[in-house]
Amino acid sequence: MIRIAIAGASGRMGRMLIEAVLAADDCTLHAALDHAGSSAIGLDAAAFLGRNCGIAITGELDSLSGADVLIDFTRPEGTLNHLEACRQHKVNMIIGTTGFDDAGSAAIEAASRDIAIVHAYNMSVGVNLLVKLLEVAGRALATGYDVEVLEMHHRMKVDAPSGTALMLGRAVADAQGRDLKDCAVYAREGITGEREAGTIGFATLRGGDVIGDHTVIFAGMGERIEISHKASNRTIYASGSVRAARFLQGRSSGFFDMQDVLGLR
Ligand SMILES: NC(=O)C1=CN([C@@H]2O[C@H](COP(=O)(O)OP(=O)(O)OC[C@H]3O[C@@H](n4cnc5c(N)ncnc54)[C@H](OP(=O)(O)O)[C@@H]3O)[C@@H](O)[C@H]2O)C=CC1
Ligand SMILES: O=C(O)C1=N[C@H](C(=O)O)C[C@H](O)C1
Repeated sequence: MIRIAIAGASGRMGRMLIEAVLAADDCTLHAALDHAGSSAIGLDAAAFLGRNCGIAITGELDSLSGADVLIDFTRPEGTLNHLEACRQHKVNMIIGTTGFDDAGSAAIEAASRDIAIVHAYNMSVGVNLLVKLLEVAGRALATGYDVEVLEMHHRMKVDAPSGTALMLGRAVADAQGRDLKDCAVYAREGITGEREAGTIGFATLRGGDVIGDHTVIFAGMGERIEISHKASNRTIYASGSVRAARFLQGRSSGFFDMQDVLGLR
């Protein structure tokens, strides 16, 4: 049995993860965490499903003790707190949280010397397949095609562009031997001048309950290629995370992403 702890237990993803872990024959819910000020503290972790599982949501990081892995979909500051606790308790981590700055990303990579970590901005099979397709498209369309990454998410999302949009943009940049930091354009307004060749543009839409739409456009003279993924249910992220938990079993250190978990590398 894989003993799984879940952070952000009362969040949109936290709930999906609790449901997925409770439904998996080879997993057991070891702990359900939320921040100490959360109104969910003390509630049974499965109460939202109309039943009890016997694990109460807690703000105590010591509840990680004895877990095999923590699945964390929270906020960067929460994840970085949990990272330290996981290091102390020798608990592996699956990190789905987005919006890290460079220092946060570096801290996660550094911690993977002491515990095994899967860090992925999108846990779905479909988006990770898109990354592979973009490696091919990015190479084939390296000259004469303008690259734009378009994403739309629900009105509650707090970071932009999405982690997935950045990952897709990076996949194209890498395939073309460029650094995304040098070629990304995140906003356009006013008299911008003509589009600079070789840049990768990002456009962010927010509204309603959209779970996650991403399109990478290669716009040439006379044709346009669009590669899209549209999520219609968050279960794709939860089942990918459970798959990642299975992948980490028996590993004690190392830094991985979903390409590793899905055997796409
Ligand atoms: N990698 C992937 O496949 C996916 C990644 N995500 C990412 O996962 C993250 C969470 O998304 P979502 O579930 O929609 O967000 P929610 O806001 O619904 O859930 C976040 C949870 O984390 C809690 N939280 C907030 N701040 C902290 C903190 N400092 N410490 C501990 N817990 C905290 C929230 O509590 P409270 O509500 O009280 O603030 C809530 O329970 C986002 O970064 C999102 O982009 C989402 C889907 C897929
Ligand atoms: O906040 C979300 O909802 C999502 N966040 C992730 C991201 O930023 O890419 C993954 C998915 O698109 C849903």
